[in-house]
Amino acid sequence: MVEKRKPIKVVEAMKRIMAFSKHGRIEYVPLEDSYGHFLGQDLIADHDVPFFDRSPYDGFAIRAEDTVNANRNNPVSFEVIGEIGAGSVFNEPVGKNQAVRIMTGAQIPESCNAVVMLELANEYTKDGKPYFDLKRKSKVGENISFTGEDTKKGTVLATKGTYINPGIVALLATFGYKNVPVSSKPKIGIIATGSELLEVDQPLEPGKIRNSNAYMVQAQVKRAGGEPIYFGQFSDDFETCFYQVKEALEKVDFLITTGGVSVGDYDYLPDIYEKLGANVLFNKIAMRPGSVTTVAELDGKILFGLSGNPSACYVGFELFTRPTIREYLFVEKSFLKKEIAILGKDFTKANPFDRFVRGYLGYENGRLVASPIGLDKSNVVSSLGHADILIQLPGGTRGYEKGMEVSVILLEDQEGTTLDGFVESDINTRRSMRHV
Ligand SMILES: Nc1nc2c(c(=O)[nH]1)N[C@H]1C(S)=C(S)[C@@H](COP(=O)(O)OP(=O)(O)OC[C@H]3O[C@@H](n4cnc5c(N)ncnc54)[C@H](O)[C@@H]3O)O[C@H]1N2
Ligand code: MOO
Repeated sequence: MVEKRKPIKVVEAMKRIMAFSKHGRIEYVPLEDSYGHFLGQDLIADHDVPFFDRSPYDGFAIRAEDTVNANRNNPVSFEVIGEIGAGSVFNEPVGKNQAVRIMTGAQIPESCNAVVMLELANEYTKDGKPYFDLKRKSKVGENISFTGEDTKKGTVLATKGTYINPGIVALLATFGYKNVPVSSKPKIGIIATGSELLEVDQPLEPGKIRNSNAYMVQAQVKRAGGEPIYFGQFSDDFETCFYQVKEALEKVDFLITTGGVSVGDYDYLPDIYEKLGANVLFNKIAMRPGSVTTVAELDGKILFGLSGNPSACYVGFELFTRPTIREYLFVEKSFLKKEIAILGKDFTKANPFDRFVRGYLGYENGRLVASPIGLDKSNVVSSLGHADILIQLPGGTRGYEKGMEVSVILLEDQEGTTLDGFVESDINTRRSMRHV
């Protein structure tokens, strides 16, 4: 008789895993390789940006007080006594009714306090010298980007654990990080089990399938920020799987296995955990897909026994393994982001357990709409490629109707739009602004 497993709530499963989470070390990577890593320490501004008062326009640096009487009928004239390109400085004094030609990004001369845009200056030459007329007043500070207006020295620009996106790369470059402190990536071992598995380049034969989980999970590990180490696929043989798991554990921070966690005659993972002396945190979760997800811990290493069914494996990873990886990388918000949306289609299956339905997110009449994709079975692969959300449907219902509010979990690869779609959303913004 198979012992009946007792399902626990999804959140309880998350808590039990998080109790064994751990953090990485700090290591340094060259700035150009830092994209996609996570900051290993806070990024604090060690100088003001801009570092000097500078001009945001091409024009003329002047003293605003020389323009107090200027107007359309009474232009004030300036003598141009020099020129400053970006990267240069002008150290000479600038006197009454004198100006310096200045380029965008160049430092404002000491004695000037405003910049006149080139388009407003009527330039001319008198006695071989350059001059311009100005028909309006300038205010003190006009057209100047002041020291520290972008960032004040001492500002925390990004905290440890921040994902390094291209914008963070720009900040790192601005503050002189030739090498960037990042968190070391966790090494995630992956083992696929199942005697039915073929390598991806093997021809199909009756009873066999190609091993898609191993490759899907490697990609999920990379997307989450970990380093996958694939140990291969092994047939359902207790001794082989036991030694593979034991050996792999010595080389990794966390281990993922796929398949072999249910109650079939060849589902050996539970026996392997027992022989290893691992502490099984749970072996059944009140969710679909992925109810068989089994997680154990051995010497501080978490062993994720994900289902063999592709969709169950996928969901189990995103809900349980991903946050563990993010936690290791010091990410403060280690769980996937959630939104509220409107269900786009009826979902008529009864829900004894919480359900995580693969879906895609759209926008209709000012609301986010979440639509389930394809066949919602845990053994399907087809719905995975286009899923950008998991629609979370709490258990204990007979199904859900179109139009109901639902929680959606945002996966990371969001679909873009066409040029027409891009223009369209722009028009909508303007339309809604007219209502304000
Ligand atoms: N009597 C019961 N049978 C099953 C139960 C149950 O509670 N009682 N649970 C079902 C549920 S729910 C799931 S999910 C599966 C989970 O089974 P396992 O995680 O043990 O996985 P396997 O049996 O090894 O494989 C399941 C399925 O997935 C295919 N598979 C396996 N590995 C891969 C791979 N690497 N790539 C692609 N596909 C893979 C495999 O061929 C099977 O079709 O158990 C139910 N049964
Ligand atoms: O673990 Mo199974 O995916 O719940 O169908």
